[in-house]
Amino acid sequence: MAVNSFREDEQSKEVLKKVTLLRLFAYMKDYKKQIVAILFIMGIIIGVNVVNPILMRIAVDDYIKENNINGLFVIGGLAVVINLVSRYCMKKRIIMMSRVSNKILMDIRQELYEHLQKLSFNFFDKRPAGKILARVIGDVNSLKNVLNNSVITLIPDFVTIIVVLIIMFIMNVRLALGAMAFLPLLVAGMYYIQTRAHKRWQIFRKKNSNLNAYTHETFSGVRVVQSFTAEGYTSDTFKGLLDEHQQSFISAIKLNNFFWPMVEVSWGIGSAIVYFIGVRLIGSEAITSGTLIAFSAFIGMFWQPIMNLSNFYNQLITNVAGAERIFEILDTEPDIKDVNEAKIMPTIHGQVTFDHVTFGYEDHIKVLEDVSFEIKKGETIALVGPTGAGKTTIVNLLSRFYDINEGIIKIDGVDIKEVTIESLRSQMGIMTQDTFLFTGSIKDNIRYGKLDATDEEIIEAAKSVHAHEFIMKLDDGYDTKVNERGTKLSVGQRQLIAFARTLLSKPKILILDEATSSIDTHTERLVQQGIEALLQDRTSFVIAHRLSTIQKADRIFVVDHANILESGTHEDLLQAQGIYYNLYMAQFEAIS
Ligand SMILES: Nc1ncnc2c1ncn2[C@@H]1O[C@H](COP(=O)(O)OP(=O)(O)OP(=O)(O)O)[C@@H](O)[C@H]1O
Repeated sequence: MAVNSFREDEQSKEVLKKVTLLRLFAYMKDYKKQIVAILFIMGIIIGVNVVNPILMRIAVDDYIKENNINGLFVIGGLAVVINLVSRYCMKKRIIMMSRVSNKILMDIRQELYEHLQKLSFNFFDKRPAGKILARVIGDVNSLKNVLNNSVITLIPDFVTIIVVLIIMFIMNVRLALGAMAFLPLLVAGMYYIQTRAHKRWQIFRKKNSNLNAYTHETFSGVRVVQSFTAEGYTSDTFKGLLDEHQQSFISAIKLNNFFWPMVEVSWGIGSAIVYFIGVRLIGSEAITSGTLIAFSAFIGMFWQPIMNLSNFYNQLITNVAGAERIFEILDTEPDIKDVNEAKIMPTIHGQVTFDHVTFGYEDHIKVLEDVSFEIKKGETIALVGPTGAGKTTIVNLLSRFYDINEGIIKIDGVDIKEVTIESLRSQMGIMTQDTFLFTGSIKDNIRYGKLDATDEEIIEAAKSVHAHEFIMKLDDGYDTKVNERGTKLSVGQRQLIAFARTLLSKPKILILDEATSSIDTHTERLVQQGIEALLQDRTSFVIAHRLSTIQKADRIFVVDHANILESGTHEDLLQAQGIYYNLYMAQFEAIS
């Protein structure tokens, strides 16, 4: 599968909306108590709403007619008290529900984050980080209103409609039927709109994702953008994506705008019918003016929840696409996962075997083909070869970041597929060219190698790789704050910190992928001593283009044409006068 860039919309699977919504609402199960409390409060609010028109009818028919001022005061006082209670409940309800829905969003976001962390490189290779960010942040946020209103609107409004309907039918059947005459038409209209609106909101979320991906990409690479003065180009691309985003929004919102008029028209016609019939009935049948006044209040109480429900339905349609995108990720199984009954990898000694290994990132392109080698415990192996030959791939396979297509990889005679990924990777130390530092202090960054390391252990590790000296020269020493990716430090300094981090993790197998490429010759000499200490007593793979750095390796593998074409010590390979010899001579000549 090709990489899904900011230019392409993501593919989405068709899932039944009902299934998505049930799955979303299932998150409420953990908050049953709070939801019952909210529903209880809602019950009080509904009760007060229903009692209000009845009090009004009593006031009109019994007290105003009879000129009973005392009675009027009592009923007025009662109305004030219950309405104050209702107001208080409304406030409480909003706070309680916001708390619940925020907690649910946190649960979903946490689950999504943890799941994403388990997904394999393969998943991330095919998606820009910005699109993942869009799901974890934007799509989860889009569920806030749906969750909030599900409890506040869905159940209470349904209850209100039923209670009001019963009261209306008890009061007068004909008036009740008149009030709801247009309801079936409204339901049909909404169903028609939602089928179209859902598609459009799906497109909107994808466009939103593209915009996120591009923003993230260009700001991650802002140095490149500015050094090539490509700001105009990126702004134009951004504008293009923004236009698509906006158009998709307008196209979707247009349909939403049909909802309100439809409800309002039905409400209006329903009320007109009630007044039309009601006024006639006052003359011919025994309908009191109090009943008609109460009825007109009940019409409002009948249509308001319908309005709320339509609004909620509208929100569902608008945001269900967000939920679909979240569940799609949660349903993505990691390509690389533990087999059933995977064992814990015993403490690694360091013997590594590649036995007829074949692998390709894409099915049709083999990056390694039938590769076999055996490495003894404690050996240092250097991998050299042209760019794109497959050196990094070999070490990626050893850490099981990808699964091989054919063959078997063993460590100490154990097939790495048979052991848990955690127990395997926790014993490997991987240092790449792209040293990633996190926002925080230098100390925090080194501690990443061993989360419970003491300050002394951190300093010791830094000293071993000769990072201590430069760290102490910084204003705050080990507490110096580095920003994202460590941009406040030089590339070489970042690498020294990463060395300390790796050393602290005491890996059983060490992988240095072009790790010394950015260190100047002076620092390299210092680091070389640190590395030698690091390499001692552990099997190590060193990938380096600078051949001067790997001459001391126990064996050098020359990787090219999907296989290992030469292997031996530096001296052996020079004597053989093959590929390595040519590579070495070319570099040697270039230097001299
Ligand atoms: N994630 C990936 N998805 C698809 N193809 C990939 C991926 N990573 C690497 N490749 C391809 O696999 C081949 C081997 O890549 P690899 O990174 O192992 O080479 P390398 O020898 O380490 O190169 P370099 O010296 O430039 O780091 C290359 O052709 C590369 O384009």
